[in-house]
Formats: sequence, C-alpha cells, structure tokens
Amino acid sequence: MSLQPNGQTLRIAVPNKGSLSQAATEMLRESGYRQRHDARELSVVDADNGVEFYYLRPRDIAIYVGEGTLDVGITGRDLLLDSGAKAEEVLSLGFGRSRFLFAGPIGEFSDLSQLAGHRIATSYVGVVRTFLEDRGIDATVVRLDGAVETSVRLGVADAIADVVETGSTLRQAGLEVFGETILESEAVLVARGGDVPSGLEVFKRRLEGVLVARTYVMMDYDIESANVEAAVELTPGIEGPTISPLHREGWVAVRAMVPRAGAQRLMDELFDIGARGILLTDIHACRL
Ligand SMILES: Nc1ncnc2c1ncn2[C@@H]1O[C@H](COP(=O)(O)OP(=O)(O)OP(=O)(O)O)[C@@H](O)[C@H]1O
Ligand SMILES: O=P(O)(O)OC[C@H]1O[C@H](OP(=O)(O)OP(=O)(O)O)[C@H](O)[C@@H]1O
Ligand SMILES: [Mg+2]
Repeated sequence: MSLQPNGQTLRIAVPNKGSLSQAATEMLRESGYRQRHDARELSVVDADNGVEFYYLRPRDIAIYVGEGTLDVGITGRDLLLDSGAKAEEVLSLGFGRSRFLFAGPIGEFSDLSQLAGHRIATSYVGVVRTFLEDRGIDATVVRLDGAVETSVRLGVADAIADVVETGSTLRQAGLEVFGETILESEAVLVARGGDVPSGLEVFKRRLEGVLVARTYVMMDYDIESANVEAAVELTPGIEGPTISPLHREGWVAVRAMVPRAGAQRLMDELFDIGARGILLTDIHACRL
C-alpha cells in the first residue's frame, strides 16, 4: 500500500446522498481517486493513493472532521456553519452553489425586523439562530427536516429560511424572498482547525488541479513576430505564454492558458490582430 509520509492513510468524508453527492464523486474521480460504483458502499480504500473515502450524510461531515475522527471532508459551507463543528473551510470547490434566504407569503414581509415575534421554519437552526441573534431579532425557530416550504401553508410557521437554487420550490409554495441573503454557499473542503493532516496538501493540490482544468483551456495560435506583444497582452497565461519559433520567417507560435469563459471572444480578437491557426483544447488535469 502506498501510504502518506507518516505511514497513515488520509481519511476523507464524501457526501453519500443529496445535491452534493454526485458532483463530489465526479470531482474525486477526475482527481485520480478510486470511487464507489454502488451507492450502497459505505467506504472505499484507494490503497495506491494512500486514502480512504467514507460516504456520510453531508450534514454530519463537519462533525466527523471537527472531532478528528476523519481528516478532511467535502460538505456545503452552509452545513459547515450550521454544525458549529471545529472544522474550517480550506478550499471552495465550485459546485453545489446555493443561497440561503428568508421567505414568506407573498406581500406579508418586506423587512427582516418584521420577523420579530414570528415563527420561522428551517433545517438550518444554527445558521438562523446566529443570524437573528446578531441582529437582535427575537423570533421562534422551528426545526424541520425538509419540505420546509410547506410549513407555512400548514400553519406550523409564519416564514421560512431555506436553501434556494432556482427558486421554483418557493414559487410553487406561494412564497417570496425578503431581506438580505443570509449566506451564499457552495461545496467546500473542510479540515480540522490548526491541524494539517498528513497527505492533505497532495489531496488539496489534486482538487485545485481539477478546478483549474475546469476553469481554463489551452490556446495555441501562430502570429507574426511584429504583432506578438499585442497578442500576449490578450493571452498573458499564468506564468507567461510559451513563444516558439515557427518554420516560417517572421512568425512565432504562442501557447497560453486562458479562462474558459470568454475564450471564443478572445479568439475573435486574436484573429483581428493577425493570429491564425487558433486552437482551443481542454485541459484534463494540471498542477500549477
Ligand atoms: N437545490 C438544492 N437543494 C438543496 N441543497 C442544495 C441545492 N443546491 C445546492 N445545495 C447544497 O447542498 C447541500 C445540502 O445537501 P443535502 O444532501 O443535505 O440536502 P439535499 O440535497 O436537499 O438532500 P435531501 O434529499 O437529503 O434533502 C447544502 O450545502 C446546500 O447548499
Ligand atoms: O430553489 P430550488 O431549485 O427549488 O431548490 C431549493 C429546494 O430544494 C431543496 O429541497 P429538496 O428537494 O432537497 O427537498 P427537502 O426540502 O425535503 O430537502 C431545498 O430544501 C429547497 O426546498
Ligand atoms: Mg433537501
């Protein structure tokens, strides 16, 4: 078994179900790790990489990591904050994005101060209590496990605080958002505060490699040497673009990583200043 430098396996918690589960598993696969093929598997040992994955409820993951039972985990920022666990965010992972907001029956609430004396249903009691306390709003928090939007119609609560992605669940329930956003969430890598478990740096670097590979593409083009400075301003790359001689007098080949977003517009601009043979290719993995 290939182990971490101190001979230990890095133990990693991964969401077993819900919104984060599939994307987390895909990201780990892209990072070169073995993942489960059957949703009933509880853990997977990847001996070649010296890691072990435990598939757990995303809500519980920060608790396992905070207690030190597991070394690192993937969960939602909102779930991490709600848990109150002694775990900290070490990397944001760019998927599972959501907003956490208050909502009430259409036309009934317009300002957060109106929540005073009312009942607010939520599955995120920790986040909501802290938010209300910080603003000195005295309201009753009703803990529900899910389907929070229905609670208002059934008379269990006057307003809700919940995860909103597209907003379609709120609309269906006849509710509307009011007040400021409580928090913006996405999937994050969490570790125990203060500790740097052996193997975490390698694991984190692999995930960062996937994030970069998803965010950037590789651009190649040929251009006359006279125009290369203008072209390089458009494609500065990360460290600096690679410029190689072409077997054609007065021309060079340029290679640079560019952000995926806007890459087509960049190709148009490069063409306009004389670049030709402009190619865009995906990056599968990288270490910067
Ligand atoms: N549409 C969404 N609904 C719920 N959670 C979402 C959504 N989009 C992103 N998330 C994020 O996923 C995490 C919640 O995942 P969790 O598995 O606990 O709930 P779920 O996806 O609602 O699953 P469940 O079927 O158990 O209710 C949070 O970090 C939340 O911000
Ligand atoms: O803004 P939307 O795109 O509509 O997504 C948000 C809804 O999705 C989740 O519910 P889920 O389907 O997980 O059911 P649950 O309430 O039982 O957790 C979340 O709790 C919201 O209700
Ligand atoms: Mg849910």
